[in-house]
Amino acid sequence: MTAARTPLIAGNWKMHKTVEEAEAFIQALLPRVATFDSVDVGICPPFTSLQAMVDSARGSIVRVYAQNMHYADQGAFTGEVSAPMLSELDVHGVILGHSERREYFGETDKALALKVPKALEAGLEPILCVGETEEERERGDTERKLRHQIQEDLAKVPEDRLADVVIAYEPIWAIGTGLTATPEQAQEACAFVRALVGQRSEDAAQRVRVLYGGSMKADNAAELLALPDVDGGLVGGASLEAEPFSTIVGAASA
Ligand SMILES: O=C(CO)COP(=O)(O)O
Repeated sequence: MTAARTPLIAGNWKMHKTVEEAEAFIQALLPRVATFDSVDVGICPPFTSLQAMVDSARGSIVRVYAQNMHYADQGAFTGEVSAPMLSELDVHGVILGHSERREYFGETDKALALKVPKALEAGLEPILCVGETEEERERGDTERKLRHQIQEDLAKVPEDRLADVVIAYEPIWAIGTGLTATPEQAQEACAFVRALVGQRSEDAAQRVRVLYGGSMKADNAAELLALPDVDGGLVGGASLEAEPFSTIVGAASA
């Protein structure tokens, strides 16, 4: 990893933790990560715990991200939350296009093309998720899928903002399965994602952070985080407990 890119370890809690459980987690996490340097730490709680986590993390290195948002500022969209609503809470960023949202909630590339620039405009750091299914990998379609998602989802992001997007490469077959991409697979895909950004802007390609996600754990993180084109991790299961999560943060720290 190039020194210019600060690694980011973000924990995607998905639909886990009540406010009380979230509080217990952050109180356990803060002392464990207080001494780490040169690493950005993110937690991505459900909407209900965002405010509490922003308040508890204030003044620490931990930043709070939402897991989704709508592309409109307001409107008749029952059940949705907008970018200005998240910024108002002092949320740092938002995960967009997670494969679970694409698969179970009909999240489309068309919607993401609106969401990513909207997040940036609202001062939020988007973590855009991309990745192939097992079937697509077996068919040799990994690069085609990544190209399609990156081109579509970032289409409306101006060149000078591209590097402000974090891109998480999450092979769907590795999410929650205990199957981790090999270092070669992770490096190859993350380098390819960076090269795709480079087709728009070489400068942005050098600066954009590309994360790996998919069964990243305390015992495999160091190897993945040492890869030249992997600038951090988007961690699911292993982010639900302070101990393994802080070990992963430590592996990314200088
Ligand atoms: O989906 C993920 C993070 O967004 C990865 O989840 P797991 O780490 O549980 O495989």
